[in-house]
Amino acid sequence: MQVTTVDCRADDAAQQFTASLRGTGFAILKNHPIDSSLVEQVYADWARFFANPNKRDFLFDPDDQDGFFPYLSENAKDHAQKDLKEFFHYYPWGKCPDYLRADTDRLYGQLRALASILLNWVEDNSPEQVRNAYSMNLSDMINESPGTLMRILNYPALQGSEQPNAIRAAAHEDINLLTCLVASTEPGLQVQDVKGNWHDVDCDPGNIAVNVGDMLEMCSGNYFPSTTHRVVNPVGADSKKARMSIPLFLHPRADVVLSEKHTAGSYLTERLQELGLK
Ligand SMILES: O=C(O)CCC(=O)C(=O)O
Ligand SMILES: [Fe+2]
Repeated sequence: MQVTTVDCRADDAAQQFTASLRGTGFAILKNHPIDSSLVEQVYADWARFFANPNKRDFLFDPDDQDGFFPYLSENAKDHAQKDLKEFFHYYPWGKCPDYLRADTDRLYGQLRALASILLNWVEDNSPEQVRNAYSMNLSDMINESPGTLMRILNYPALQGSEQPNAIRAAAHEDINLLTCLVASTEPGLQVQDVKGNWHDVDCDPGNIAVNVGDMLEMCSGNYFPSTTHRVVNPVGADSKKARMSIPLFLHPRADVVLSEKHTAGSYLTERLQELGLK
């Protein structure tokens, strides 16, 4: 299973990108417009946040879902063990420590702008029948959507006392339309193929991994697969290293129709209940 690395400056970047999503649910972007020094700054800023016990002052709001989710608070659907991670959900309208807001918001803005371009690429390269079934332009689905969130993830160094079978992020699919994931500081991300085999997603520092979520799978009538992925635990000397990553989850407005059965709002509520987050 080959996830394509797409050069955003290539003439056929949109076609290559969409073909990789269709084939694997993933694509990697290089030469993208996200400012790499800003990414480094945001990682450094948030490493300070996670190292500070005051992080608990920003505990997440169960209704609005903004804020800090402590270590061992989320389990993947049908997985008993909690993931070995802590994270912060940043929404422009939500809570955020003052000293982090400016840089975090800039990165959110850059990823959000890239996301619109990518959704247009997907739209333009969807077969006519698939495109006609979208209830509106894909990039319009997320316009002024309060639900699009940036998750700053920290997977602490392993202590050796973790529960057996507990992993950094158990196998799951993303709920949203598309995810733009700023390359992690460490390896570990894997994607599953249709035969059940796992493959490393090689995303060099500085690149952006993009993956299809369940909402795009649903509104494309399964044309784009929302592939199962996970983050495995490091071994040997690497187990002493923490790992950070920053996905932007693109969520349509709640009233956007995804299928005959679901709007984005009704689907999200169902999924958050399964995750134990609501
Ligand atoms: O940390 C990563 O590389 C992936 C995280 C992820 O899949 C998620 O938070 O949904
Ligand atoms: Fe994910």
